Amino acid sequence: MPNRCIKEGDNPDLTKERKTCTFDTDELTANLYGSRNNMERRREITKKISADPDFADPIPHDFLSREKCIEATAKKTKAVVQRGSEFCDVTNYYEMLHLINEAIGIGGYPLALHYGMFLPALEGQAEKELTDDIIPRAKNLEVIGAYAQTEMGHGTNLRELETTATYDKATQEFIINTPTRSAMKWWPGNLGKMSNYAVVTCQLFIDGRKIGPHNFLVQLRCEKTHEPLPGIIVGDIGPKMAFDTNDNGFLALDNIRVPRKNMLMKHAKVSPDGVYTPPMHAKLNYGTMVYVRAHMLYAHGQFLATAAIVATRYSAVRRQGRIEHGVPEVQILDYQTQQHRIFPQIARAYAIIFTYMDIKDQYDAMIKGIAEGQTDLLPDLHAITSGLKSVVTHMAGLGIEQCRMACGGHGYSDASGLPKLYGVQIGGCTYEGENMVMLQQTARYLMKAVASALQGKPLSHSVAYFGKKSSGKSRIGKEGGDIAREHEAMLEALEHAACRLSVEASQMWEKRGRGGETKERAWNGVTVEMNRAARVHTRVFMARSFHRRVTSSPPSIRPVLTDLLSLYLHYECVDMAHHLLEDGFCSGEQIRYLKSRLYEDLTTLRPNAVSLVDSFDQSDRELNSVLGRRDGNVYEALYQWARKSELNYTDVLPAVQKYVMPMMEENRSKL
Ligand SMILES: CCCCCCCCCCCCCCCCC/C=C/C(=O)SCCNC(=O)CCNC(=O)[C@H](O)C(C)(C)COP(=O)(O)OP(=O)(O)OC[C@H]1O[C@@H](n2cnc3c(N)ncnc32)[C@H](O)[C@@H]1OP(=O)(O)O
Ligand SMILES: Cc1cc2nc3c(=O)[nH]c(=O)nc-3n(C[C@H](O)[C@H](O)[C@H](O)COP(=O)(O)OP(=O)(O)OC[C@H]3O[C@@H](n4cnc5c(N)ncnc54)[C@H](O)[C@@H]3O)c2cc1C
Repeated sequence: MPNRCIKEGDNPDLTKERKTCTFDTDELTANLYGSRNNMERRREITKKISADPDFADPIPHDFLSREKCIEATAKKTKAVVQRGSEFCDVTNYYEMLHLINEAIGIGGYPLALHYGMFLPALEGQAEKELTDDIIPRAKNLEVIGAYAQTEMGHGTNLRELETTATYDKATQEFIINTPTRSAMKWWPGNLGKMSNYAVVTCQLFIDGRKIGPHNFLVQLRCEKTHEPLPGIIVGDIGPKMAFDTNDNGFLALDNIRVPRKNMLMKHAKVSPDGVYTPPMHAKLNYGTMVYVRAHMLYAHGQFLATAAIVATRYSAVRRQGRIEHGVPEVQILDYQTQQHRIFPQIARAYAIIFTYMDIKDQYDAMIKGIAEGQTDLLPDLHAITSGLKSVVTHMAGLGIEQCRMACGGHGYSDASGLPKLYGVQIGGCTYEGENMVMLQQTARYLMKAVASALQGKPLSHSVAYFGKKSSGKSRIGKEGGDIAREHEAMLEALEHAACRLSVEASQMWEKRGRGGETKERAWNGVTVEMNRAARVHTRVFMARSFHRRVTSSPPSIRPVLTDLLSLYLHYECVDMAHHLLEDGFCSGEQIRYLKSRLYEDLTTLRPNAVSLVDSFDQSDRELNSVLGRRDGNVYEALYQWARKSELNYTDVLPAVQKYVMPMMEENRSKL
C-alpha cells in the first residue's frame, strides 16, 4: 500500500517504515483536511512558499534576538499581506491559516490578534453603524487591532474588571478610564507595539449604575505617525515563556472619550438618552471567547501532531541498544516504552482534530441560530467548549512533553523544535480562561444536567447520555473479540463514569449545603470533584467524536483508523481505570484485560506509525525540527544547524579572550 512520502536519498530506516504501510496516506490526509482538493491546495501553498526568497530564513530564529525575530516576522507578514493571493485563496480561513503557519510560523506575528479576535469581535458583536466604517478599514489593514480584555489585576473574573466606560448623555460619548495600576490592560496580544486600535473590555456605567463588562472600540495610536494618542500609555510587557514574536502589551487610558457608536452594540445597547437594553442572552457579549475556544482545538490538535511527527520519525531513525543479544542495535521505536509514550499522542492528535470538526459544525449551527434570534444552542456549546479547551490544552501539553523526552538529549535542543512548540502550546492552558476556571463552567452545566436527568426532563446534545440506563456492570472483555461491540463497551464504561462522578459531585455539593454552607462556599469545597467530573465528561465527548468519525470514514482507511481508535479507547480507559473501578462497574480483571489489549494495539500500530504521522501532512517548514524532517537525515542536519550558532562565528569567543584566558594565564603563572 502506498505511503506517498517515499523519496530517493531518504534515511533507509524511514523508507523501510514507509514500505510497511497498509493504507493510502493521501486518503487519510484528504479525510483529515476535508477533501482531496483541500489537501492539494495545502501542498501547493507549501511548495510556493518554500521556493520564495521573501520567506527564507538564512539564520534560524533560534539564534536571533527577540527584536530581530520580530523584525523578520513583520517583514514576512507584510509579504503575506501584499502577495497572499499568489499563494492561496485569501478568503479561505484554512488556506490562510496554512499560509501563515508556512510563511511565518507559530510564535506570533503582528496581525495574529487582529485576525484572531479583533475582527471576529467586531463582526460578531458590533452593529452596522460601527462595522460599516471600521470593518472595511480593518480588512484593508489601515486599522490593526487587538482584543484588550485582561487587566493586571483581573483576567479570569470578568465581572470585576476595573476599566470603566461611563456614558455621558450630554455629549453622547463614553469616557474610558483606567482608575488604578491594577486596572491597566496587561497581556493582550499585539497590543504593545503593532495595533493602532483595540476592542477594550470595560465596566459600563450609566447614571452611576454599574451594568457589567462590555466591549468598546478605542483608537490607541495616530493612524499616520503610529504615536500613542494623548492620554494613552501603551507598551510591551517584556519577555515571556514563548510567543517571542508577539508583542503582548499593556495599556492605560486616561479619560478617553469615544462616540456612543463605538460600543459594540449588536446584542446589548445603550440609546442616545442612556437607556440600556440587555442582550437576548446574558452572555452574548462573551461570544468572541467561545469562538476562539472552539478554534483553539484545531490549533492544539495540530501542535500535538507536530510533536508526534517529530518523535515518531526520529524514533524510527535513531538506533540505540539491543532488545536481544547478538543482533544489531534496534530502532528506538521498537521499544515498548517508546511506543507507549508516543502512539497515544498520535491517537490523541487525531481525536482532537476530529472533535474540532464536530464542534465547528455545532458552532456554525449556533451562529445561524443567533442570526435567527435563537440562543438555545449557546449554553451547551459554551459548556462543552470550556471543557474541551481545558482538556485539550492540558492533554496536548503533556503529550508534547512526552514526545520531547522521547527524543532524549536532542529533544532538549531547540533544534528539535519541541521546546519552543511546548512554550507556545502550553500558553493555551492559561489564555481564553484559566483551565481550572473553565472546567467549572462545564461542571455547572453538568449539575443542571444531573437535575434534569433525575426529573426525566429532556437533555441537550453533549449530556444526552445522562438519560441512558446504566447496565450496572461493564461489558468490557465480554464481547468475544467483536471489535465494534468492544468499542461500544468502552464508550459505555466512560459514560457511566462521567455520569456517576457528576451525580456524586452533585450529592457532595448538596450535602455541604445541607450542613449550613452557602451554595457558593459549598461549591468551593467540592470543585476538585466537580472539575474531575467535567474532565471525564469532556473525554467522553472526544471519544464519541473520534468513534463517529472512524465509523463513518471511507472503507480504504477505516481499518487503520479502527486500530488507532482501539488504542485510543484502551489508553483512555486504562488512564481512567480508577474511575471505572471505584464503584465496581469494572473489575480488576477487566482493567488487566484493557492493559493487555493496549499492549497488543502498540504492536498492531507499529508498522503504520510513521505513515500515520506522515498523513498529518505537515511540511518540514511547519515542523521546524531537525529531528522530524521528512527525509530522516537527522545527524548531518543537526551538525549544520549547530554551526549556525553565533558562538561558532569565531573559534575563540571575545568573552573567553577577555575573562577566561587571562584567568587561565594568571593561574598558570602562579604555579
Ligand atoms: C481569513 C483570515 C484568517 C486568519 C486566520 C485567523 C486565525 C484565528 C484562529 C483563532 C485562534 C486565535 C488565537 C488567538 C490567541 C488567543 C490569545 C488569547 C486571548 C485571550 O486570552 S482573550 C481573554 C480571555 N479571557 C477569558 O477567557 C476570561 C475567562 N472568564 C470568563 O469567560 C468569565 O469570567 C467566566 C465564564 C469564567 C465567568 O463569567 P461570569 O461571572 O460572568 O458568569 P458566571 O460564571 O456567573 O455564569 C453565569 C451564566 O453564564 C453562563 N456563561 C458564562 N460564559 C458564557 C459564555 N461565554 N457563553 C454562554 N454562557 C456563558 C454560565 O454558564 C452561567 O450559566 P448558568 O445557566 O447561569 O449556570
Ligand atoms: C500567551 C497569552 C496570550 C494572551 N492574550 C490575551 C489577549 O490577547 N487578550 C486578553 O485580553 N488577554 C490575553 N491573555 C490573558 C489571559 O486571557 C489570562 O491570563 C487568562 O484568562 C487567565 O486569567 P488570569 O491571568 O487572571 O489568571 P488568574 O485568574 O489570576 O489565575 C491564577 C490562578 O488562580 C486560579 N483561580 C482564579 N479564579 C479561580 C476560581 N474562580 N476558582 C478556582 N481557581 C481560580 C486559577 O485556576 C489559577 O490557578 C493572554 C495570556 C497569555 C498567557
